[in-house]
Amino acid sequence: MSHAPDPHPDFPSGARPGERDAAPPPSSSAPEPENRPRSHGHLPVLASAEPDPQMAVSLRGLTKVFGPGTSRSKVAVNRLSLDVPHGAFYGLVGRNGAGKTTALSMLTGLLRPTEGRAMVSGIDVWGQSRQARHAMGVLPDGMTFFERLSGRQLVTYAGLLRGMDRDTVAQRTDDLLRAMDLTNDGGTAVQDYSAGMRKKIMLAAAMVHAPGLLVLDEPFEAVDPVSAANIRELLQDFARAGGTVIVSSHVMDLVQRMCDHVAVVDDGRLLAAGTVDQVRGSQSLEDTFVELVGGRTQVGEGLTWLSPR
Ligand SMILES: Nc1ncnc2c1ncn2[C@@H]1O[C@H](COP(=O)(O)OP(=O)(O)OP(=O)(O)O)[C@@H](O)[C@H]1O
Repeated sequence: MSHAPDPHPDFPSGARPGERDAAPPPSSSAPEPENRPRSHGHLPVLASAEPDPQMAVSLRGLTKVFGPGTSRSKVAVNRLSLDVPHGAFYGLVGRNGAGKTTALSMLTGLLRPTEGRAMVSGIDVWGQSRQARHAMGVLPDGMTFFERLSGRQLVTYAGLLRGMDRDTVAQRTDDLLRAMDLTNDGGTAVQDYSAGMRKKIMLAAAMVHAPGLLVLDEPFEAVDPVSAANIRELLQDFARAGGTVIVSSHVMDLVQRMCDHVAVVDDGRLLAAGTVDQVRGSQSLEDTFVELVGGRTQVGEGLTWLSPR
């Protein structure tokens, strides 16, 4: 077992005033809840305290405090440091509220970190945000934009906004609609799409400019099994061709089968990271996950009133 060194305490340039003044997140010596082991999972040793420009993604000390200085202050992500190599298919797993969406939002430039740095292929996400945005395709959690556009228009505009020429955009839009099984719904307004269809059209919009990095928050949520298998294959081909994929998911079995790397977060902290085999050892990823995060409750004993009489 190895542990990550202390992350670099840098602030990103231009951090919001007030956030700098926030009470620091609990130190690693703060007491942990009893049922949670202090990260005994596999943690890689990071080569440097600074983000590594050779990596597809390099995070150092990424931290988000919501409501700093208030009684409702919440450390959603706590000094997260992680390297994602080029060509990796990286799963990010954690319980509800573990900090996955917050971490991915900081990595993709949607949410400004309180502390820490994020780099994508050597580009500082917060220092060079325009270049960083161009380098990645992002599927944010639960967000849809431009709902009045049809699915085809949404993907087309996503391509045109990235500066692509019309013919290439038209060809790729056709290909993506087919891959997502949305060809027949291409003319329907996104506001009339089901949850799974929205997810797929947003995924298509994230991929149309063929970025080197895809950051996908819960890409399979509400997606039917046939479409999920198609998307999985498409993402695996993308990673095999040298692209990098980061997906968050709650489905351990899927992550174990689909991803080659995995990071486990809980309460904003990184508990384990590495190849799926390193992290899970000789047991399933699901068993490893439950062991790492703890917290199983005796539901039956707590809800005796639920028993049918
Ligand atoms: N805008 C916000 N203001 C205050 N607290 C927030 C905000 N967004 C998230 N949080 C809190 O930060 C923590 C992490 O939330 P986050 O959405 O990142 O978790 P998650 O791992 O993505 O969860 P899930 O799997 O349920 O989607 C949670 O405790 C959440 O309540």
